[in-house]
Amino acid sequence: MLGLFKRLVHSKSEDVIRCAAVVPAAGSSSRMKGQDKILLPLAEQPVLVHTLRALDQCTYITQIIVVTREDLIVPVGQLCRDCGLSKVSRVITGGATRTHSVLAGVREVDENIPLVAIHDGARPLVSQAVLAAAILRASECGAAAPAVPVKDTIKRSHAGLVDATLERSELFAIQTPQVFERSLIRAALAKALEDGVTLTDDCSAVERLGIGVALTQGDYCNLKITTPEDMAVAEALLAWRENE
Ligand SMILES: Nc1ccn([C@@H]2O[C@H](COP(=O)(O)OP(=O)(O)OP(=O)(O)O)[C@@H](O)[C@H]2O)c(=O)n1
Ligand SMILES: C[C@](O)(CO)[C@H](O)COP(=O)(O)O
Repeated sequence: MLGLFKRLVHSKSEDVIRCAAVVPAAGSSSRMKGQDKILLPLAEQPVLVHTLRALDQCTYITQIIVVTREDLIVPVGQLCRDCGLSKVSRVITGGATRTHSVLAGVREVDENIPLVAIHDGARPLVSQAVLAAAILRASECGAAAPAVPVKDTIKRSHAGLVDATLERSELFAIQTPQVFERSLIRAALAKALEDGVTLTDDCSAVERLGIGVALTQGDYCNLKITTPEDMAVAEALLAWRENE
């Protein structure tokens, strides 16, 4: 009986979670050797379509803002309509850095949505489990992101020489979606830009304010397409996942 009550209470609180997704996809793909990775075909669909489908299917996500380059606003908007991605409410122009692009997206989120999940357009293999875990944890504590333990031994180097071997058990590779209370991430990103700080993810903007970010279960399949060989890895992972 108590178990049933707990399940009812739990599902009720999960029912009322409302989260927007901001998808930065305005990069220049410079490490991809001249190919626009966001539009490269993966199992015959553009990378970005895989990403947006996963977000569209997440029950907690009620609105999706896509941030893209100026020259891609029209084709990306058309792609979203053609693919029936009904939660995409805006396709907007990004900025000079990922942080500028993300903040532009966060500013477009409806004011009545309390949570924002920031997810790279270039991470097409995100699972529903990874999305849900980060969103649910952020709804409890305000800031959460998926991570996986690093598999390699990580060295720090200066001038081509090793100067330290880091303690691997303390190291994690952080992924997206990175999920935050909307007002928190908006203020944190604005402050980082105001301070002229360069960030490689959104958690860093919150960390530098002294606010804790919870880690949730990530997935080694949730890779970010960065260099050309990542496309072959993503194709293989998709095929492997379908046979699982
Ligand atoms: N000014 C920028 C830079 C990056 N991104 C997006 O942020 C995500 C992660 O960035 P990254 O993988 O570094 O993409 P690029 O900047 O395109 O790649 P590169 O650094 O190789 O040029 C990508 O979906 C990318 O499109 C963005 O929206 N706006
Ligand atoms: C946000 C991110 O995907 C987390 O792993 C990553 O830091 C983006 O880095 P990049 O320098 O834009 O590739």
